[in-house]
Amino acid sequence: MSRRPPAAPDPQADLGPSQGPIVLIGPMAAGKSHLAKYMARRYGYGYADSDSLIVQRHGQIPQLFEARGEDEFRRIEAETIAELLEDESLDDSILSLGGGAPMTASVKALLQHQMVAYLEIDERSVRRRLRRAGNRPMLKGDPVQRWRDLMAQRRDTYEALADIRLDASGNRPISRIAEDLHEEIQALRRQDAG
Ligand SMILES: Nc1ncnc2c1ncn2[C@@H]1O[C@H](COP(=O)(O)OP(=O)(O)O)[C@@H](O)[C@H]1O
Ligand SMILES: O=C(O)C1=C[C@@H](OP(=O)(O)O)[C@@H](O)[C@H](O)C1
Ligand SMILES: [Mg+2]
Repeated sequence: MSRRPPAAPDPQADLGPSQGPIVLIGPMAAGKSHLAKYMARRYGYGYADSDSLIVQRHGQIPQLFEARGEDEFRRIEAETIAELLEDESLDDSILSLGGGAPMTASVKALLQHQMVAYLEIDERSVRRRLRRAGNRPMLKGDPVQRWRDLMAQRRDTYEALADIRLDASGNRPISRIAEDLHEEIQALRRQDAG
């Protein structure tokens, strides 16, 4: 197992033993940010999103790409994620990352020690969402073609890191995806604790 060893079980904790945040990865527009927020509302997990923190500190992502370039965005992104993963107040939280984050070597290495959930979605299901992709500089030009190309580059990494796989295709309601994630987290924690 690549995850860090389990902490001692805490009988008081509804969500099982603490192990750092559960990290959501997957392609752009799969619904990672939406799912992380929903998990907080529906099940009481803590919540964080690396892109939101980047925006708070550095401004909107398209402007950041424009002014400082993708390499600098990736550096800031990796630094932000490392900081979030060290934050003990985010144990039992759901942490949503940007779609490209796991492609940075230092992020990938950190994720090998976390519980990682991969939110999968097919092109057909994501297409409509990509029309409103104006705030995603990586999709500039032909958004659907760009999404397809990036997915081809990233799929193996997503799959290799995943402890949990979640299906968001076919417009599955967020409540169903969230229920799957909650159950999978609990099952993995029982397994780690036992
Ligand atoms: N299960 C879902 N059903 C319908 N719309 C969704 C669902 N998940 C996400 N969305 C919508 O899709 C868009 C992209 O979601 P977002 O959470 O920003 O994706 P990501 O963080 O993976 O890029 C948002 O407008 C969001 O409200
Ligand atoms: O896939 C990518 O390279 C990116 C995904 C975005 O996040 P979402 O996956 O939440 O859209 C955001 O980090 C940035 O626009 C770059
Ligand atoms: Mg997001």
